[in-house]
Amino acid sequence: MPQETNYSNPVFTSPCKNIRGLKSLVSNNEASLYTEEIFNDFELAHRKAEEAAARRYQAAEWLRRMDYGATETLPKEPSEEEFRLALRNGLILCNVLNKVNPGAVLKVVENPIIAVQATEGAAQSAIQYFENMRNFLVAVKDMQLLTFEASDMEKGGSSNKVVDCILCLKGYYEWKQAGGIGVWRYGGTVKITSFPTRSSSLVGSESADDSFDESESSQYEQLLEFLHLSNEISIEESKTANALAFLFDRFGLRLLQAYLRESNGIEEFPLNAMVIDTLLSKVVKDFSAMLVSQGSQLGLFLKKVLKGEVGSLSKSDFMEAISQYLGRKASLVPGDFSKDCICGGKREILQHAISPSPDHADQIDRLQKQLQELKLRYQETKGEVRQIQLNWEEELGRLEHYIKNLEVASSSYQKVLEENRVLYNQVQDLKGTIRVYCRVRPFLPGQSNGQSTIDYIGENGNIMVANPFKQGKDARKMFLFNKVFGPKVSQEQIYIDTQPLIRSVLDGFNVCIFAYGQTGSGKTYTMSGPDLTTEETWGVNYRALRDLFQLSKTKVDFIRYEVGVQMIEIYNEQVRDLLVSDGSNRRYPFSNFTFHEHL
Ligand SMILES: Nc1ncnc2c1ncn2[C@@H]1O[C@H](COP(=O)(O)OP(=O)(O)OP(=O)(O)O)[C@@H](O)[C@H]1O
Repeated sequence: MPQETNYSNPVFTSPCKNIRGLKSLVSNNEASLYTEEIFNDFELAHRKAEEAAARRYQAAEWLRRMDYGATETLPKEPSEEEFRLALRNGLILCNVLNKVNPGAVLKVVENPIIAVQATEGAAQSAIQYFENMRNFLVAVKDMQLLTFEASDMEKGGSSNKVVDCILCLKGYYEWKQAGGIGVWRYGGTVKITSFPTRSSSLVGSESADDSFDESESSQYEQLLEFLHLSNEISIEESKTANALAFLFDRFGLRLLQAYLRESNGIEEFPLNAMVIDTLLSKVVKDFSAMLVSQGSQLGLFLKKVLKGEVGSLSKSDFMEAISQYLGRKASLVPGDFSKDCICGGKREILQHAISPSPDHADQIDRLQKQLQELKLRYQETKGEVRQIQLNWEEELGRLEHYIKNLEVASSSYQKVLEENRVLYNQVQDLKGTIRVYCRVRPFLPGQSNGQSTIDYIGENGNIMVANPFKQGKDARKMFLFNKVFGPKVSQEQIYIDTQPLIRSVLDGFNVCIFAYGQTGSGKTYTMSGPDLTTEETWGVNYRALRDLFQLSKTKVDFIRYEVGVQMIEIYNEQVRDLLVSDGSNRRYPFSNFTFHEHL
């Protein structure tokens, strides 16, 4: 290549196909960074073009296989233009689509005349052209596959989109052929079938490329080889994942089928979410166990191979052994397993004709054993499911019975509660609507030497008071109360007689408790108590309020109580509000202090 070539825009001025030539040219000429960048872009564009061509060939090959008519109009390795021209009348696409999905395009125009350059009769041919193409695109869209625009078929349109659509259709078709089980997907690794290895064009230029660096070349080739290999591995991985998914689905569904078939005879045997969940979790467990056992078998096999019968093996021997093993395995796998869907990928069905060997027989034995184990596990699973079912039914029966009892109990409970309430208030009424109690205050500290005038306190409310200043029958007087409390009676004992009235308050009865007596006789002590910080010494007021709130809390679900409190003093026939805080002791209206549940 001449030194004075203008490199300002080598990509556009010379669409060179020879990468090495261009690379060498650039390096010989002390290329600037800019030139290097252009080179990289060119290389990328070249790679992409090759990939696109490979995919196009793949699409064309499939169309030719699917539609006999396509072999005449569509070349095996078409250029972009040839590809577009062959497909633009939509006939091949419609025919293929109808094979993939019968009846997808109801009306196919058989002889559409596409006037590529013509102007005459253009209207008629345009209608036919649009009819096939439109029908195809609508049907593909309905199937929710990748699609393209009609304009992509025109010059300047994106044939990549058309290729994508065809490969997607191919993937869908292969998936369908494989039984339509498992997840179908488009977009798996696309294999680059034609890779820039030592092609004839490259070889041809080598002689002219004297300055080409051999080590760089081998690195470059190694890189390509590596990419090629990684691509192969991706495809294998994708295939394996699909095969595994397919195997799992098949395993699970077969088990389910068998289960349903077996349970056909049993009357009212339910098919519900629980049964499916239980069965699937069992399938997952069994499948995992199978994989683990398969893994350990493979591990044993590889270790055995590695040791070898005659000492250690070389790497290549080891690889050879792996290939042989895979070949044997592939022959054991049923045909439809290898039909896993990798849309756009290359399907390689390994079909080595292998004569039966002892290893073969071992494999078959092992598979049969696994089959037996599976059958056994299936029976176990079936039994477990049935048992769970019975347990549940029993549990449900018990629950139903329990709920019915509860219903009955709750309806009679309300009735009893109401009766109880009425009776309770009747008892309170019978005890007397006005009850008078007498409490005898003990001597205060310092009064201990004093002589008590209380002579006798009876059980039934009698109290005898002695008057030392009088003689005869006037010396003693007997008084009768509902009850008399002696000087040693505690605050709690005093309250016990008052407590039932609090419940009546909550049932809507009016209750009034008040203390009466001369100064220092113990009214405040009885009603409030001497020390508010100790519950034990609380008087009637505090105890009554505590009970009021506790009782109202127990009924909070159906009644909401609001409690109001007033504190008044009647002294010298004057009524004073004790809750006013400004010290005015105003008479009316009184402050009404409302307590809420936080009290
Ligand atoms: N049951 C009792 N046990 C021990 N001490 C009591 C008892 N009753 C009253 N006291 C004491 O007697 C004194 C006077 O009682 P309290 O203040 O309750 O009388 P009061 O009737 O409220 O008087 P006033 O009418 O002047 O307010 C207080 O020191 C009180 O602690």
